[in-house]
Amino acid sequence: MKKIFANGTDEVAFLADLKKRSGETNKKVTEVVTEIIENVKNNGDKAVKDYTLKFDGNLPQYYEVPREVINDALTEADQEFVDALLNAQEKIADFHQRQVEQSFISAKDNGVIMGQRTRGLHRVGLYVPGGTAAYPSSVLMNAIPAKIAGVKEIIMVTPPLKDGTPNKDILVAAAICGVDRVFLSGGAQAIAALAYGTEEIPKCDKIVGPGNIYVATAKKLLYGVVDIDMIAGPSEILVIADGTANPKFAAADLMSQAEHDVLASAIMVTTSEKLADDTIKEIDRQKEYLSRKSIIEKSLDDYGAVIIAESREKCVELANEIAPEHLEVLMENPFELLGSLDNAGSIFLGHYASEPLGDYYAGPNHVLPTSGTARFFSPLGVASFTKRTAYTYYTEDALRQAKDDIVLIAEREGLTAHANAIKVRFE
Ligand SMILES: NC(=O)c1ccc[n+]([C@@H]2O[C@H](COP(=O)([O-])OP(=O)(O)OC[C@H]3O[C@@H](n4cnc5c(N)ncnc54)[C@H](O)[C@@H]3O)[C@@H](O)[C@H]2O)c1
Ligand SMILES: N[C@H](CO)Cc1c[nH]c[nH+]1
Ligand SMILES: [Zn+2]
Repeated sequence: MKKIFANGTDEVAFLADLKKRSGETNKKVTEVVTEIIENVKNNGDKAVKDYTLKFDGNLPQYYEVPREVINDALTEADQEFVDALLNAQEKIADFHQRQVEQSFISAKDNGVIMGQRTRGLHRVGLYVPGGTAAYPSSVLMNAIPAKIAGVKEIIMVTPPLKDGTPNKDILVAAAICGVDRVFLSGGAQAIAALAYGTEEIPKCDKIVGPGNIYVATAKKLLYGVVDIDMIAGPSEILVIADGTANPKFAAADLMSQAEHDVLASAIMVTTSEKLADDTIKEIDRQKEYLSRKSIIEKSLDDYGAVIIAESREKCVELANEIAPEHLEVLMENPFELLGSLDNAGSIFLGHYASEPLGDYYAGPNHVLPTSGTARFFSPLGVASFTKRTAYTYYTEDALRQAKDDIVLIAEREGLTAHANAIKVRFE
């Protein structure tokens, strides 16, 4: 973990390295994924199954997981885990319920009626990564807003485990959230199947969920055939802190995101050099008993830093420049700063809003923009699963009043057929 003083060459070099972290799409991967997409488009389920055998090393126990296997996973799961997920579901649903956008209708005295209708997408594909990154919490964070938005059907795809079986914890989360169908298929082939549809896997309107470089590249290449959520990169946390912060808390929170990935980034900007030194000591002490110590060490070495800043204003300036996925404010009177924090996926205020609270439980979504894209992207939410359609009704009298303006603008644009469509109604 580097210690850096703000406003010097070290700060500039560190921020430049951070910007390079997410990297560009790899050319070789693009070629491989393009071929997989073409093959799935032309050969459907056969191609998907062949790739599963090739890349996952086993034919899955089921292609589509039968409904009773999903239900059994829930009934056989230990009750404490199920209860914890149900408690989280309640809080996540309560928060997302507030995001529901109302349709509206506007009726004028002259008989004109206009409106905007908001509806859920018909069918959504949810990618759940395999391996150690198969998080039941991410199933909740994707499926709950989709359900609230009114999505009619959620199709989940996920790679089988090494022995060909489904991940039981993922099935438990799927059952709790009302996921409709689950297919044991991963990688670019699963994304292509959701985008184009096969005989067995239904074509979806949108694909959401994180994945490795093959999954992310397939989503990028298929955008347009299908809508996608975002390309969520490696996790990030920025802690801004003053002398009131507890170094034990700061160290623990930084490592909570560093453990996700060797490419994760964990940064603290603080007005207190003592806090900086104590936090570095705490990291060294606490990491010894954490299971993913080597991942934490690598990500902190490559993309971790403690930056000492001269003022709260400089902390805010750096936070807005970095635009992190997660921003913790471990400072006195954190609400005083909220208004000036423009760029962050999700903000955690005060000494007890630890980032993992948001990953699992508080209510806001944990699928968030990364790599500085919080400058213009928003968290996943109900709006990610809806579309809007406007409608218009005019009476003859109302159109007569509007006629001259419309005809004038249309003719100025040289579009006489447009003008004609209005004029013929009054000839
Ligand atoms: N940002 C987030 O919120 C978040 C959350 C969870 C996971 N993740 C990310 O998801 C990723 C999970 O990766 P994973 O690999 O464990 O699971 P994954 O499900 O994303 O990928 C596994 C699939 O990759 C395909 N694949 C593997 N090797 C291949 C090859 N040589 N050629 C073509 N296809 C190949 C296979 O089809 C396999 O099923 C990680 O990068 C992790 O950081 C991000
Ligand atoms: N922090 C991750 C997103 O950056 C989400 C997650 C899932 N489980 C634990 N954490
Ligand atoms: Zn996390």
